[in-house]
Amino acid sequence: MPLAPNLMEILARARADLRMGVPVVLSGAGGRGLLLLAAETVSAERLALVREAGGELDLVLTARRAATLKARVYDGDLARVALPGDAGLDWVRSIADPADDLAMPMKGPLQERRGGDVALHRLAITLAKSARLLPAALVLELEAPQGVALRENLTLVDGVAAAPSMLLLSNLDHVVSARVPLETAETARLHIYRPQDGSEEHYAIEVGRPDRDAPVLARLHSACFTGDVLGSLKCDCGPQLHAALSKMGEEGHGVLLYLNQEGRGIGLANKMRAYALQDQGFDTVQANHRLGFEDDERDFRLGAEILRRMGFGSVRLLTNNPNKLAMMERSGIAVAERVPLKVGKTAFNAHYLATKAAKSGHLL
Ligand SMILES: Nc1nc2c(ncn2[C@@H]2O[C@H](COP(=O)(O)OP(=O)(O)OP(=O)(O)O)[C@@H](O)[C@H]2O)c(=O)[nH]1
Ligand SMILES: [Zn+2]
Repeated sequence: MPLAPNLMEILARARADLRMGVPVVLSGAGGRGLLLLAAETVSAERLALVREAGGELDLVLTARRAATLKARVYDGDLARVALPGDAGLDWVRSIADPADDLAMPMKGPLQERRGGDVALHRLAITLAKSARLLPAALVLELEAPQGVALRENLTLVDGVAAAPSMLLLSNLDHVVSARVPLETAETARLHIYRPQDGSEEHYAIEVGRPDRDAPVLARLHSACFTGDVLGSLKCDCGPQLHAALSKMGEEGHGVLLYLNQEGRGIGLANKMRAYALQDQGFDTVQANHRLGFEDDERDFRLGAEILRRMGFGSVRLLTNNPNKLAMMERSGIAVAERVPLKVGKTAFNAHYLATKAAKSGHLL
């Protein structure tokens, strides 16, 4: 019986290691590899140890972050910057994290690396993003990755096999369901879905017992701790959540998916970094880019998959976001109707909503 972890489980370990600041080894084509550390969590001690090992030590950034730093991009969506000989943790953090960009506008000169195969570098960034860390990775070229992983007891990822598997949606297990009568919908039941890749669980709130053969009133709601729980006025999430449940309560049927994709998929810590940048005058899209992220890092296939698992094939989707409609259709869930959800506009979020309309195509 094969008890050893499979590739997906090794990737989950790698994400946990990166979050703790533990290095991970990626093996690549031709027997070469990379030692990988997340720029956000690496400690001064580990950075010093990696330096002592000698060899080419680079900081891998996304092209988005490179644009702000005015670093040259030779690898499409990635840039590689060589660590200067005297660079310590402060240098790494200030290149990776835009918090002090305005106070320190000239972070250079940067020496960009070019040439060679960057498949493992790309995997490094994907791993940092999926660990909900800043998308910046410290990498050291290794000639014998297997040996290093064994000697140092580090997680070894087969980078060649892992890269395509990172594009797949993890299988979901249905864990449990129970009745949770809500103020707005007394017949609600909560279903828990757990991805097999060790990432966060997602929830489905089913109101009534919707007909599986008719389009269901549905909402794909991405988690917003600040809006949903704290009642933040910076966005419209809390009022949208409650309005959607109310409408389902009134109609007697519906399904709300509560997807743990906080901050449009960048995680709460990065969302708060984006908020700090918004306090410096950047809008919601610019803030994501300065951090090195795309405007929206969510995987909406997840919502379609949960709906399918619940037996639904078509929806009346409560949303103002045309990307959600397109993604539902692409993932095989028919959108019979878009039901607008315009609630919760405040003096604090008017600019945010206007930016989403102007830059992300949201329907006003
Ligand atoms: N990165 C980032 N995320 C934000 C910001 N403000 C809100 N969010 C997140 O944006 C997401 C909003 O989710 P939704 O309301 O489901 O989606 P939407 O794209 O606005 O579309 P609809 O509400 O369906 O029209 C949540 O995950 C919030 O945490 C921000 O300034 N930056
Ligand atoms: Zn919100």
